[in-house]
Amino acid sequence: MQTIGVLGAGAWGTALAATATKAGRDVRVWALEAEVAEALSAGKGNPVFLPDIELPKMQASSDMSILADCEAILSVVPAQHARACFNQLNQYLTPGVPVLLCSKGIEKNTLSLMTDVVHETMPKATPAVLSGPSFAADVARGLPTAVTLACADEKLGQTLMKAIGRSAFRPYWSNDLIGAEIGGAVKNVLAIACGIVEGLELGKSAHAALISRGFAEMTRLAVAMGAQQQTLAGLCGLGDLVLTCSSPQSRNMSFGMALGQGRSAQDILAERNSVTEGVATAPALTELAAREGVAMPICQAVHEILAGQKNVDEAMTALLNRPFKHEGF
Ligand SMILES: NC(=O)C1=CN([C@@H]2O[C@H](COP(=O)(O)OP(=O)(O)OC[C@H]3O[C@@H](n4cnc5c(N)ncnc54)[C@H](O)[C@@H]3O)[C@@H](O)[C@H]2O)C=CC1
Ligand SMILES: O=C(CO)COP(=O)(O)O
Repeated sequence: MQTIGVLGAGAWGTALAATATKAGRDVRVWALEAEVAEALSAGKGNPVFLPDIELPKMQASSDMSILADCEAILSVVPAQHARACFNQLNQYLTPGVPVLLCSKGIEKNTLSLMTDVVHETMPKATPAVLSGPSFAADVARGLPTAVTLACADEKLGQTLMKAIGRSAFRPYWSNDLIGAEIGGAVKNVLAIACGIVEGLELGKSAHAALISRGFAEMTRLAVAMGAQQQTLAGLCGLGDLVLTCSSPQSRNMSFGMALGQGRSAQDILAERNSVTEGVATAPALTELAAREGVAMPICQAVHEILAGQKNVDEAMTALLNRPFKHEGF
Protein backbone atom coordinates (compact mmCIF):
# COMPACT_ATOMS: atom_id res chain seq x y z
CA MET A 1 0.00 0.00 0.00
CA GLN A 2 1.82 3.10 -1.22
CA THR A 3 -0.66 5.83 -2.19
CA ILE A 4 -2.46 7.34 0.78
CA GLY A 5 -5.11 10.06 0.44
CA VAL A 6 -5.95 12.40 3.30
CA LEU A 7 -9.40 14.02 3.33
CA GLY A 8 -9.09 17.21 5.37
CA ALA A 9 -6.05 19.30 6.25
CA GLY A 10 -6.88 20.67 9.68
CA ALA A 11 -4.33 20.06 12.42
CA TRP A 12 -4.93 16.30 12.62
CA GLY A 13 -5.15 15.60 8.88
CA THR A 14 -1.91 17.52 8.40
CA ALA A 15 -0.15 15.67 11.24
CA LEU A 16 -1.27 12.30 9.85
CA ALA A 17 -0.21 13.27 6.32
CA ALA A 18 3.22 14.24 7.67
CA THR A 19 3.48 10.92 9.55
CA ALA A 20 2.56 8.87 6.48
CA THR A 21 5.03 10.89 4.38
CA LYS A 22 7.79 10.20 6.93
CA ALA A 23 6.78 6.51 6.84
CA GLY A 24 7.66 6.57 3.13
CA ARG A 25 4.19 6.74 1.59
CA ASP A 26 3.12 8.76 -1.44
CA VAL A 27 0.63 11.11 0.26
CA ARG A 28 -2.06 13.23 -1.40
CA VAL A 29 -3.99 15.74 0.66
CA TRP A 30 -7.35 17.38 0.05
CA ALA A 31 -7.68 20.71 1.87
CA LEU A 32 -10.86 22.74 1.93
CA GLU A 33 -8.85 25.96 1.99
CA ALA A 34 -6.83 26.73 -1.17
CA GLU A 35 -4.24 28.64 0.90
CA VAL A 36 -3.61 25.52 3.02
CA ALA A 37 -3.21 23.34 -0.10
CA GLU A 38 -0.76 25.86 -1.58
CA ALA A 39 1.32 26.11 1.60
CA LEU A 40 1.54 22.31 2.05
CA SER A 41 2.51 21.81 -1.63
CA ALA A 42 5.19 24.49 -1.31
CA GLY A 43 6.69 22.80 1.77
CA LYS A 44 5.66 25.72 3.97
CA GLY A 45 3.66 23.65 6.47
CA ASN A 46 0.11 24.51 7.49
CA PRO A 47 0.02 28.16 8.63
CA VAL A 48 -3.73 28.07 9.33
CA PHE A 49 -4.23 24.96 11.46
CA LEU A 50 -0.73 23.93 12.56
CA PRO A 51 1.37 27.10 12.59
CA ASP A 52 5.08 27.13 13.47
CA ILE A 53 5.61 23.41 12.91
CA GLU A 54 8.03 22.29 10.23
CA LEU A 55 6.53 19.64 7.95
CA PRO A 56 7.67 17.65 4.93
CA LYS A 57 6.50 18.89 1.53
CA MET A 58 3.39 17.02 0.32
CA GLN A 59 1.08 17.02 -2.70
CA ALA A 60 -2.09 18.91 -1.79
CA SER A 61 -5.06 20.41 -3.58
CA SER A 62 -8.45 21.93 -2.83
CA ASP A 63 -9.81 19.83 -5.72
CA MET A 64 -10.98 16.48 -4.31
CA SER A 65 -10.01 14.61 -7.49
CA ILE A 66 -6.48 14.56 -5.99
CA LEU A 67 -7.78 11.57 -3.97
CA ALA A 68 -8.80 9.56 -7.07
CA ASP A 69 -7.60 5.96 -7.01
CA CYS A 70 -5.66 6.20 -3.73
CA GLU A 71 -5.07 2.79 -2.10
CA ALA A 72 -6.38 4.05 1.25
CA ILE A 73 -8.05 7.23 2.44
CA LEU A 74 -7.71 8.79 5.88
CA SER A 75 -10.86 10.78 6.65
CA VAL A 76 -10.01 13.70 8.94
CA VAL A 77 -12.82 16.20 8.37
CA PRO A 78 -14.90 17.26 11.40
CA ALA A 79 -17.72 14.80 12.08
CA GLN A 80 -20.53 17.25 11.21
CA HIS A 81 -19.04 17.81 7.73
CA ALA A 82 -18.22 14.17 6.97
CA ARG A 83 -21.46 13.31 5.13
CA ALA A 84 -21.16 16.19 2.65
CA CYS A 85 -17.49 15.38 2.02
CA PHE A 86 -18.17 11.63 1.58
CA ASN A 87 -20.95 12.36 -0.94
CA GLN A 88 -18.32 14.15 -3.02
CA LEU A 89 -15.51 11.65 -2.36
CA ASN A 90 -17.55 8.61 -3.43
CA GLN A 91 -16.96 9.23 -7.16
CA TYR A 92 -13.15 8.98 -6.72
CA LEU A 93 -13.04 5.65 -4.85
CA THR A 94 -11.96 2.29 -6.24
CA PRO A 95 -14.17 -0.59 -5.01
CA GLY A 96 -13.17 -1.95 -1.59
CA VAL A 97 -10.79 0.91 -0.76
CA PRO A 98 -10.26 1.26 3.01
CA VAL A 99 -11.43 4.56 4.50
CA LEU A 100 -9.75 5.05 7.87
CA LEU A 101 -11.97 7.29 10.00
CA CYS A 102 -9.82 9.59 12.13
CA SER A 103 -12.37 12.17 13.28
CA LYS A 104 -14.09 11.83 16.65
CA GLY A 105 -17.75 12.65 16.79
CA ILE A 106 -21.37 11.59 16.31
CA GLU A 107 -23.54 13.21 13.64
CA LYS A 108 -26.22 15.50 15.06
CA ASN A 109 -29.88 14.67 14.34
CA THR A 110 -29.18 11.32 12.62
CA LEU A 111 -27.09 10.10 15.63
CA SER A 112 -24.93 8.26 13.09
CA LEU A 113 -21.43 7.08 13.90
CA MET A 114 -18.87 7.82 11.18
CA THR A 115 -18.93 4.18 10.05
CA ASP A 116 -22.70 4.50 9.50
CA VAL A 117 -22.11 7.60 7.41
CA VAL A 118 -19.56 5.69 5.29
CA HIS A 119 -22.02 2.83 4.68
CA GLU A 120 -24.76 5.28 3.65
CA THR A 121 -22.66 7.49 1.37
CA MET A 122 -19.81 5.34 0.04
CA PRO A 123 -21.01 1.72 -0.22
CA LYS A 124 -17.83 0.82 -2.17
CA ALA A 125 -15.60 1.72 0.79
CA THR A 126 -14.34 -0.50 3.61
CA PRO A 127 -14.50 1.50 6.88
CA ALA A 128 -11.82 1.33 9.57
CA VAL A 129 -11.21 3.57 12.61
CA LEU A 130 -8.07 5.25 13.96
CA SER A 131 -8.38 6.70 17.46
CA GLY A 132 -6.25 7.22 20.54
CA PRO A 133 -4.26 9.73 22.60
CA SER A 134 -2.72 11.95 19.94
CA PHE A 135 -2.52 15.71 19.98
CA ALA A 136 -1.87 16.78 16.40
CA ALA A 137 0.96 19.12 17.38
CA ASP A 138 2.74 16.29 19.28
CA VAL A 139 2.44 13.87 16.36
CA ALA A 140 3.46 16.50 13.80
CA ARG A 141 6.60 17.21 15.87
CA GLY A 142 7.43 13.49 15.83
CA LEU A 143 6.79 12.95 19.56
CA PRO A 144 5.84 9.33 20.32
CA THR A 145 2.37 7.92 20.90
CA ALA A 146 0.27 4.80 20.27
CA VAL A 147 -3.26 4.52 18.87
CA THR A 148 -5.96 1.94 18.16
CA LEU A 149 -6.51 0.96 14.52
CA ALA A 150 -9.82 -0.89 14.30
CA CYS A 151 -10.56 -2.85 11.16
CA ALA A 152 -12.84 -5.86 10.80
CA ASP A 153 -10.35 -7.68 8.56
CA GLU A 154 -7.10 -8.33 10.45
CA LYS A 155 -5.00 -8.65 7.27
CA LEU A 156 -6.21 -5.29 6.00
CA GLY A 157 -5.65 -3.85 9.48
CA GLN A 158 -2.02 -5.07 9.41
CA THR A 159 -1.54 -3.53 5.96
CA LEU A 160 -2.89 -0.18 7.16
CA MET A 161 -0.72 -0.30 10.29
CA LYS A 162 2.39 -0.91 8.16
CA ALA A 163 1.39 1.89 5.78
CA ILE A 164 1.05 4.65 8.37
CA GLY A 165 2.90 3.32 11.44
CA ARG A 166 6.39 4.38 12.54
CA SER A 167 8.33 3.94 15.77
CA ALA A 168 6.92 7.28 17.00
CA PHE A 169 3.37 6.44 15.87
CA ARG A 170 2.44 2.94 16.95
CA PRO A 171 -0.96 1.58 15.88
CA TYR A 172 -2.42 -1.43 17.71
CA TRP A 173 -4.98 -3.54 15.82
CA SER A 174 -8.50 -4.17 17.09
CA ASN A 175 -11.57 -5.59 15.36
CA ASP A 176 -13.93 -3.40 17.41
CA LEU A 177 -14.90 -0.40 15.27
CA ILE A 178 -17.86 0.60 17.42
CA GLY A 179 -15.77 0.62 20.61
CA ALA A 180 -13.09 2.76 18.96
CA GLU A 181 -15.65 5.22 17.62
CA ILE A 182 -17.61 5.56 20.85
CA GLY A 183 -14.41 6.04 22.88
CA GLY A 184 -13.22 8.93 20.70
CA ALA A 185 -16.59 10.65 20.51
CA VAL A 186 -17.49 10.37 24.20
CA LYS A 187 -14.11 11.48 25.56
CA ASN A 188 -14.56 14.87 23.90
CA VAL A 189 -17.77 15.53 25.83
CA LEU A 190 -16.18 14.29 29.06
CA ALA A 191 -13.19 16.60 28.46
CA ILE A 192 -15.60 19.54 28.39
CA ALA A 193 -16.95 18.36 31.77
CA CYS A 194 -13.41 18.04 33.16
CA GLY A 195 -12.61 21.51 31.89
CA ILE A 196 -15.67 22.87 33.72
CA VAL A 197 -14.51 21.21 36.96
CA GLU A 198 -11.07 22.80 36.44
CA GLY A 199 -12.59 26.21 35.60
CA LEU A 200 -14.72 26.07 38.74
CA GLU A 201 -11.57 25.15 40.75
CA LEU A 202 -13.24 22.10 42.30
CA GLY A 203 -9.89 20.37 42.81
CA LYS A 204 -7.95 17.40 41.47
CA SER A 205 -9.98 14.86 43.46
CA ALA A 206 -13.17 15.93 41.68
CA HIS A 207 -11.27 15.84 38.39
CA ALA A 208 -10.15 12.23 38.94
CA ALA A 209 -13.60 11.15 40.14
CA LEU A 210 -15.14 12.64 37.01
CA ILE A 211 -12.69 10.83 34.72
CA SER A 212 -13.49 7.54 36.44
CA ARG A 213 -17.28 7.95 36.38
CA GLY A 214 -17.04 9.31 32.83
CA PHE A 215 -15.19 6.16 31.83
CA ALA A 216 -18.08 4.12 33.25
CA GLU A 217 -20.53 6.13 31.09
CA MET A 218 -18.41 5.65 27.96
CA THR A 219 -18.11 1.91 28.58
CA ARG A 220 -21.83 1.46 29.31
CA LEU A 221 -22.86 3.09 26.05
CA ALA A 222 -20.25 1.29 23.97
CA VAL A 223 -21.19 -2.14 25.37
CA ALA A 224 -24.91 -1.41 24.83
CA MET A 225 -24.08 -0.68 21.19
CA GLY A 226 -22.21 -3.96 20.72
CA ALA A 227 -18.60 -2.99 21.56
CA GLN A 228 -16.22 -5.13 23.61
CA GLN A 229 -15.64 -3.75 27.11
CA GLN A 230 -11.86 -4.23 26.86
CA THR A 231 -11.65 -1.90 23.86
CA LEU A 232 -12.66 1.02 26.07
CA ALA A 233 -9.86 0.20 28.51
CA GLY A 234 -7.43 0.66 25.61
CA LEU A 235 -5.85 3.57 23.78
CA CYS A 236 -9.05 4.71 22.04
CA GLY A 237 -10.98 4.80 25.32
CA LEU A 238 -9.18 5.29 28.62
CA GLY A 239 -5.95 6.36 26.89
CA ASP A 240 -7.55 9.23 25.01
CA LEU A 241 -9.84 10.12 27.92
CA VAL A 242 -6.87 10.59 30.24
CA LEU A 243 -5.00 12.70 27.67
CA THR A 244 -7.90 14.92 26.72
CA CYS A 245 -9.07 15.45 30.29
CA SER A 246 -5.59 16.34 31.51
CA SER A 247 -4.39 19.20 29.38
CA PRO A 248 -5.66 22.59 28.23
CA GLN A 249 -3.89 21.70 24.96
CA SER A 250 -7.21 19.89 24.31
CA ARG A 251 -9.71 22.20 22.63
CA ASN A 252 -12.56 20.41 24.41
CA MET A 253 -10.95 20.74 27.84
CA SER A 254 -9.97 24.40 27.34
CA PHE A 255 -13.51 25.12 26.10
CA GLY A 256 -14.89 23.58 29.32
CA MET A 257 -12.40 25.56 31.45
CA ALA A 258 -13.60 28.82 29.90
CA LEU A 259 -17.24 27.78 30.50
CA GLY A 260 -16.41 27.03 34.14
CA GLN A 261 -14.81 30.47 34.43
CA GLY A 262 -18.13 32.01 33.43
CA ARG A 263 -17.73 32.69 29.71
CA SER A 264 -20.50 31.84 27.23
CA ALA A 265 -20.14 29.00 24.73
CA GLN A 266 -20.88 31.39 21.88
CA ASP A 267 -18.08 33.78 22.84
CA ILE A 268 -15.52 31.01 23.28
CA LEU A 269 -16.35 29.39 19.93
CA ALA A 270 -16.35 32.73 18.11
CA GLU A 271 -12.65 33.12 18.95
CA ARG A 272 -11.66 29.74 17.45
CA ASN A 273 -10.92 28.66 13.88
CA SER A 274 -10.51 25.06 15.05
CA VAL A 275 -13.18 22.47 15.79
CA THR A 276 -14.39 21.61 19.32
CA GLU A 277 -16.08 18.31 18.50
CA GLY A 278 -17.69 17.73 21.90
CA VAL A 279 -20.01 20.70 21.41
CA ALA A 280 -21.92 19.09 18.51
CA THR A 281 -21.55 15.57 19.89
CA ALA A 282 -23.05 16.38 23.33
CA PRO A 283 -26.70 16.67 22.14
CA ALA A 284 -26.29 13.68 19.79
CA LEU A 285 -24.84 11.61 22.61
CA THR A 286 -27.65 12.52 24.99
CA GLU A 287 -30.22 11.38 22.43
CA LEU A 288 -28.25 8.24 21.61
CA ALA A 289 -27.95 7.32 25.30
CA ALA A 290 -31.72 7.76 25.70
CA ARG A 291 -32.35 5.59 22.63
CA GLU A 292 -30.06 2.86 24.03
CA GLY A 293 -31.50 3.16 27.55
CA VAL A 294 -28.09 4.01 29.03
CA ALA A 295 -27.55 6.51 31.86
CA MET A 296 -24.90 9.13 31.00
CA PRO A 297 -25.43 11.84 33.62
CA ILE A 298 -22.11 13.65 33.08
CA CYS A 299 -22.53 13.87 29.30
CA GLN A 300 -26.15 14.89 29.80
CA ALA A 301 -25.06 17.68 32.16
CA VAL A 302 -22.70 19.02 29.47
CA HIS A 303 -25.57 18.96 26.98
CA GLU A 304 -27.88 20.77 29.41
CA ILE A 305 -25.30 23.51 29.96
CA LEU A 306 -24.68 23.95 26.22
CA ALA A 307 -28.41 23.96 25.48
CA GLY A 308 -28.93 26.68 28.10
CA GLN A 309 -31.15 24.42 30.24
CA LYS A 310 -28.87 24.75 33.29
CA ASN A 311 -25.95 26.96 34.25
CA VAL A 312 -22.71 25.30 35.36
CA ASP A 313 -23.51 25.61 39.08
CA GLU A 314 -26.98 24.11 38.68
CA ALA A 315 -25.61 21.23 36.57
CA MET A 316 -22.85 20.52 39.10
CA THR A 317 -25.29 20.59 42.04
CA ALA A 318 -27.61 18.17 40.23
CA LEU A 319 -24.70 15.76 39.55
CA LEU A 320 -23.50 15.88 43.16
CA ASN A 321 -26.98 15.19 44.50
CA ARG A 322 -27.72 12.06 42.49
CA PRO A 323 -28.69 9.06 44.64
CA PHE A 324 -25.81 6.96 46.01
CA LYS A 325 -25.53 3.67 44.15
CA HIS A 326 -23.45 0.59 43.39
CA GLU A 327 -20.16 1.39 41.58
CA GLY A 328 -19.33 -0.52 38.42
CA PHE A 329 -20.44 0.01 34.87
N1 LIG B 1 -6.31 18.15 16.46
C1 LIG B 1 -6.10 17.03 17.13
O1 LIG B 1 -5.20 16.96 17.99
C2 LIG B 1 -6.92 15.82 16.84
C3 LIG B 1 -8.12 15.90 16.17
N2 LIG B 1 -8.85 14.77 15.94
C4 LIG B 1 -10.12 14.84 15.22
O2 LIG B 1 -9.88 15.16 13.86
C5 LIG B 1 -11.00 15.85 13.31
C6 LIG B 1 -10.51 17.09 12.61
O3 LIG B 1 -9.97 17.94 13.58
P1 LIG B 1 -8.72 18.89 13.35
O4 LIG B 1 -7.83 18.35 12.30
O5 LIG B 1 -8.14 19.17 14.68
O6 LIG B 1 -9.42 20.19 12.73
P2 LIG B 1 -8.98 21.71 12.96
O7 LIG B 1 -9.74 22.23 14.10
O8 LIG B 1 -7.51 21.83 13.01
O9 LIG B 1 -9.49 22.41 11.63
C7 LIG B 1 -10.83 22.53 11.27
C8 LIG B 1 -11.03 21.64 10.06
O10 LIG B 1 -12.39 21.72 9.68
C9 LIG B 1 -12.43 21.80 8.27
N3 LIG B 1 -13.72 22.30 7.83
C10 LIG B 1 -14.34 23.44 8.20
N4 LIG B 1 -15.50 23.57 7.53
C11 LIG B 1 -15.59 22.47 6.72
C12 LIG B 1 -16.55 22.01 5.77
N5 LIG B 1 -17.64 22.70 5.52
N6 LIG B 1 -16.30 20.85 5.13
C13 LIG B 1 -15.19 20.14 5.40
N7 LIG B 1 -14.25 20.52 6.26
C14 LIG B 1 -14.46 21.67 6.91
C15 LIG B 1 -11.27 22.71 7.96
O11 LIG B 1 -10.96 22.63 6.59
C16 LIG B 1 -10.22 22.09 8.84
O12 LIG B 1 -9.66 20.97 8.23
C17 LIG B 1 -11.94 16.12 14.49
O13 LIG B 1 -12.96 15.16 14.49
C18 LIG B 1 -11.06 15.93 15.72
O14 LIG B 1 -11.81 15.48 16.84
C19 LIG B 1 -8.43 13.54 16.34
C20 LIG B 1 -7.23 13.40 16.98
C21 LIG B 1 -6.37 14.52 17.29
O1 LIG C 1 -8.48 13.97 20.16
C1 LIG C 1 -7.57 14.63 20.58
C2 LIG C 1 -6.39 14.02 21.24
O2 LIG C 1 -6.38 12.64 21.14
C3 LIG C 1 -7.62 16.11 20.51
O3 LIG C 1 -8.51 16.59 21.44
P1 LIG C 1 -9.20 18.01 21.27
O4 LIG C 1 -10.04 17.95 20.03
O5 LIG C 1 -9.97 18.22 22.51
O6 LIG C 1 -8.08 19.01 21.11
